[in-house]
Amino acid sequence: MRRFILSPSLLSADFGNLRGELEALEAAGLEWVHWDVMDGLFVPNITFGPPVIKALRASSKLFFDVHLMIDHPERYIREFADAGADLLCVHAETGVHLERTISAIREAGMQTGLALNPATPLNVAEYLLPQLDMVLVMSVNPGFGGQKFIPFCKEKIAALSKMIRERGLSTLIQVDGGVTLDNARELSDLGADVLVSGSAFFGHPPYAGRYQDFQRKMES
Ligand SMILES: O=C(CO)[C@@H](O)[C@H](O)COP(=O)(O)O
Ligand SMILES: [Fe+2]
Repeated sequence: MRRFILSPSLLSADFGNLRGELEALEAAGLEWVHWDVMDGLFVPNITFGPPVIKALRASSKLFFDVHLMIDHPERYIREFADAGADLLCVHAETGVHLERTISAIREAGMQTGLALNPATPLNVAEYLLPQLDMVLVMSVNPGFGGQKFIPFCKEKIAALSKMIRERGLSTLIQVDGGVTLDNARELSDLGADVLVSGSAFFGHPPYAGRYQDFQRKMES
């Protein structure tokens, strides 16, 4: 079985009970949780920011996988580090000085991630790969949960996997958007290490059972 991490996206969780949701994920055996931070500019939606993450950090041992969908993310690196983010992922489309931003994330003590919109070519990530712990391949246009997986992203995952292997790197590939029980195994076989799931996870309690459903798909 390939290495497989499931990172449930809180975008589909109960915002009125985030502490309870985090506790339930931990009790169900999950190790990661995916925070979708949206600013109403880079994407049309608005969610939460560093104060909310900070307020919940002390009560959770989960790995906080933070997906920033905000313009000029370099302005907030220190705030997210102080809030307790473990990995900070910025969008390639939000910055012209990406190397500086990625270096600043590392210097702030967090793991580094670079997210690519579906139409953004992989070569944007090429020279940064040695500095990246993770590349996030968006498989829907960011902003909302519950959208359909864009089929050409499969080719992109496979190409990225090849690029990482050829360079002898261990950069993780995360796939985010439209991940379901039906495509999880195929995405893993193509090279995905971390699958984000929002609507296909939170819509189907209990969480331990849903997590096992995903794990069984990987074993079959
Ligand atoms: O970053 C995003 C959306 O912009 C995602 O993390 C979604 O929250 C995934 O939701 P589903 O497609 O799994 O419902
Ligand atoms: Fe996300």
